[in-house]
Amino acid sequence: GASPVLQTRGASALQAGTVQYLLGMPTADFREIAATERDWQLLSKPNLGKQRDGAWLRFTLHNRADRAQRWYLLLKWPVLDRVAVRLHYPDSGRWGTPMLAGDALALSARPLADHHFVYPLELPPDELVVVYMQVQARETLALPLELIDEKQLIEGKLRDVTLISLFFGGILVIVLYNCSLLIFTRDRSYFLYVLYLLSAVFYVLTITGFGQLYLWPEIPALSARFYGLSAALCFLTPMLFALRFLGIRRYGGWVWAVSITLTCYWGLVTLAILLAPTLARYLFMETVALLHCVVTMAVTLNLWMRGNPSARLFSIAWSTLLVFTVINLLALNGTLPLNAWTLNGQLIGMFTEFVLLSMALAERINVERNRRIAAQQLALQASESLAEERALHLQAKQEALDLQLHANEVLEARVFERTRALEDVRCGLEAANAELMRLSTTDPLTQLANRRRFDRLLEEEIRRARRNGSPLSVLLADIDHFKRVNDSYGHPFGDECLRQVAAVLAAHCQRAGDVAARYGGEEFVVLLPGAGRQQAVALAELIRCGIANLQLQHGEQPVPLTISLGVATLATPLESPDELLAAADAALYQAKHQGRNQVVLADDRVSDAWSDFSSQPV
Ligand SMILES: Nc1nc2c(ncn2[C@@H]2O[C@H](COP(=O)(O)OP(=O)(O)OP(=O)(O)O)[C@@H](O)[C@H]2O)c(=O)[nH]1
Repeated sequence: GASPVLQTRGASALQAGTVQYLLGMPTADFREIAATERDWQLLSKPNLGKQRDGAWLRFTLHNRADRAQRWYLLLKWPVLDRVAVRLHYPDSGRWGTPMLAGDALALSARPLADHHFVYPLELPPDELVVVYMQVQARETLALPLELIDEKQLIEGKLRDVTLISLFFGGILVIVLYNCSLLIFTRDRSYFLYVLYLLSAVFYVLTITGFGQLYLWPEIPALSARFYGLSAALCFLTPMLFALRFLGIRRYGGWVWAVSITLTCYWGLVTLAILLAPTLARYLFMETVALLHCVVTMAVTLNLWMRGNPSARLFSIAWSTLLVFTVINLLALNGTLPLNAWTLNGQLIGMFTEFVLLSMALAERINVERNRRIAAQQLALQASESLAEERALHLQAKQEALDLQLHANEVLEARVFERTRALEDVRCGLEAANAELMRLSTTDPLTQLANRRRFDRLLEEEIRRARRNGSPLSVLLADIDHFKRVNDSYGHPFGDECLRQVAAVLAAHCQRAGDVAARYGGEEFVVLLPGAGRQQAVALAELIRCGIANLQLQHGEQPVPLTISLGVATLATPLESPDELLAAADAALYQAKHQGRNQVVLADDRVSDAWSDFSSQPV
């Protein structure tokens, strides 16, 4: 019956037995294996897990056709290190030539140059053939086996090439697109994304076998590590991309811790595979890979829930790949059957993911553009309001300046006004003062100096006379019988008489310093600086005559008026004003006593030094 692990498509004339296996015995040769006593186990699933020493497989084929047939044994997991196949014809005891294929071997060592491991099987008519295989690999012994004829081989290859071309064509478009975005935006996210895409391309080239077929056919020492390397890179680069693209660092907490731990782990694995491949065996890559899928899904979902704008599409994209990766991993460890879907489904998942991630990146451009536009608008508004504020500020400044100018003008005008007013007031005051002074020193009736002024002037002139040794005389005049005038003609007429007498006195005070004053009532006094007794007496006589000659009239009636005069000349330099006036008064008294209307010179009080001034008696 057909083994569950050996696909025979359209093999009408071919009967295949079940596949059996033996573990270990890495150094044995085919003949020893054929002769071994050990029990062969039935291979129930196309995966033996990790076997350090590899494994042996065998199955029988029976060509029931009446002619020889050539079939092909196809191993569709071309990342095994070394797979040797040899046919045994038990009926004749013959052995076929050993055939070798593996990624640890050069392509030229293979019986057929194909992306899968392909072994041509020469099957004679109606003869049993036992196929022995030795499988060795550092990684999981995944064994998706198929028996096909030549037509199917060619068809399969065409199909695979078409599929892979479509895949790479699509990826190429995405790579170029993201490279151009990288160039235009200088955003490191695109670089990391392109790295991820290239890692995926590398991985797909490795697991499909096209890498070894077309790109690295003759470097088996390196190509044996490419499966592990590309797988590790396919975990590392999307992690780097996600850290950058989703800004995971910002979130901190377990999200950040898990992400950075996984990134470091895959970085370490990458280095280990390149530098210490034996060490890589102890890094539990498959387990961590499964864990990685679950944990990163949790991280992106968490970020989505926390409102990360890019996390939604990223989660969806990531999940499409994860589903197929988990399926692939489960198929490789034997939980799921190994078939075209479980083996190549990853390509679909990957492609879908890349398209979705490109959309996420494009969406981000949109988001960022919107954000930039918003920021620009904000900046514009800010600068506008700033300009407005500046204009307002300037206006306020100008207004303040104008106000200040105006205030200055007003102030100046006011100060000017005040100054003028003050000046006016000062002038008024001065005038008033002068008037006051005049009033306070002038007799209002006669407009002669009053007694106060006279006393002051007399004192000054006496002092001057003493200094200069010059003579000084005073005349004291009193209207005769004035009471009678008043009584007869009335007081107003008396006043008029007083004014007339005053006018005569003033008329006779011609020399500088001469002063006529009203001494009180009807009494007048004349100060004559520089005048000796003779001059004084002469002047007194002139005045007396002047008064006597006044022809006063009250109505039709003539009113005769006379005055008496006492003359006193400064007798000694030490004589006081009072003494001088007393002397003049005494002389006046004498004049009254002697009959009035006359001039009397004061008693001879003259000292020797002053005698010459008063030599002439009247
Ligand atoms: N009209 C007028 N009369 C005055 C003024 N001052 C004084 N008299 C008067 O002058 C008179 C002075 O008189 P007496 O001093 O008594 O003497 P008399 O009549 O002048 O006589 P003798 O001086 O002795 O010649 C008084 O009747 C006063 O009222 C004045 O300002 N106006």
